[in-house]
Amino acid sequence: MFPCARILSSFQSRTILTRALSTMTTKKLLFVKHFDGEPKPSDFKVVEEKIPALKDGEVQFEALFISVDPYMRPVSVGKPLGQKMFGAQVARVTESKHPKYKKGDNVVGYMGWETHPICNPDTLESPFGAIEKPLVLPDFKKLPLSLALGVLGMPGNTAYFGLTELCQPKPGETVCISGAAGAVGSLVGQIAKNLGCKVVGIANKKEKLDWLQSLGFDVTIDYKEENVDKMLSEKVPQGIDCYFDNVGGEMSSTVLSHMNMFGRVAVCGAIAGYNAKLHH
Ligand SMILES: NC(=O)C1=CN([C@@H]2O[C@H](COP(=O)(O)OP(=O)(O)OC[C@H]3O[C@@H](n4cnc5c(N)ncnc54)[C@H](OP(=O)(O)O)[C@@H]3O)[C@@H](O)[C@H]2O)C=CC1
Ligand SMILES: CCCCCC(=O)/C=C/[C@@H]1[C@@H](C/C=C\CCCC(=O)O)[C@@H](O)C[C@H]1O
Repeated sequence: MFPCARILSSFQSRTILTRALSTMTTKKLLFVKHFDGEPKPSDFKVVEEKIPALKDGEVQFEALFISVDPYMRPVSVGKPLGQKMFGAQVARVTESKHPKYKKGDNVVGYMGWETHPICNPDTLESPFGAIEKPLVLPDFKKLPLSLALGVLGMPGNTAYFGLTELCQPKPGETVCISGAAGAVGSLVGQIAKNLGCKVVGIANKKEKLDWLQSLGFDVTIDYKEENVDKMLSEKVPQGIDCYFDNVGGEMSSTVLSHMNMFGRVAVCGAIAGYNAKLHH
């Protein structure tokens, strides 16, 4: 799909590691067809262009990690076709005519799916329409820079603040998480364990459930292989105090029927509905 990209297939990572073939050209992945159901390679087109000269105020980057996130699916509905696919990346500054960015800085920002993007940070728009300047990252020392798109970035902040501020879990309470093996859900579970909670994770496939257990999840449920309602009754008889909902739909109706009085729900996302087919 993106010849210079290597897709990291592990479910723990949703990043594409890009590698420059040439510093003279840049590769962009254009969004050319609105998704109908699951996104397909034919919804995108790769173009290679000569890198233009840098203007005053502009910065040139080399993409290191490009993020693929669930919000892209619903947000793409309103986007015009033929433009560069939007999204965040971790990138290194290769050239700069902007006083606040210097060669060698690492940043995280919404430069989209491109290997060598150029932008004016002061006018760079996020996919949601606001100006969001790329953030210069501190020295990560030996830690991987991809963490700026994970636990140290948007998914980590979502997990931490969604759980602690919206659910406000107390030690001993039971926290249930849907989409538990994803970037956000797996962090919510680990934070909840640190706060002294019992943690229930709902995900699909044994390898993911095993991984969640290795992270300390107390109960794991495979929603494709097991009856969630029955499993919650059997394995979580004390009921659920906090539900961190990443999935929505039928699964949420089931979990909600197991909530205790004065329970709290963080409606983080509704991924079960994102890949809906268009109504022709
Ligand atoms: N409110 C906010 O600010 C934010 C909200 N979000 C939302 O959080 C949710 C998770 O995001 P993130 O962790 O980054 O995503 P990931 O892509 O990392 O993980 C999503 C998980 O959802 C599960 N999933 C996918 N489709 C379905 C389905 N039809 N039914 C049930 N489970 C499904 C998959 O696991 P499995 O195969 O095991 O089912 C997958 O592990 C999304 O809904 C997203 O929109 C994310 C970031 C910020
Ligand atoms: C549109 C469905 C979003 C589902 C939840 C989600 O994944 C949120 C992610 C946010 C994202 C905001 C996403 C959409 C907002 C659209 C607003 C608009 O004006 O159209 C972004 O803020 C990063 C994630 O925290």
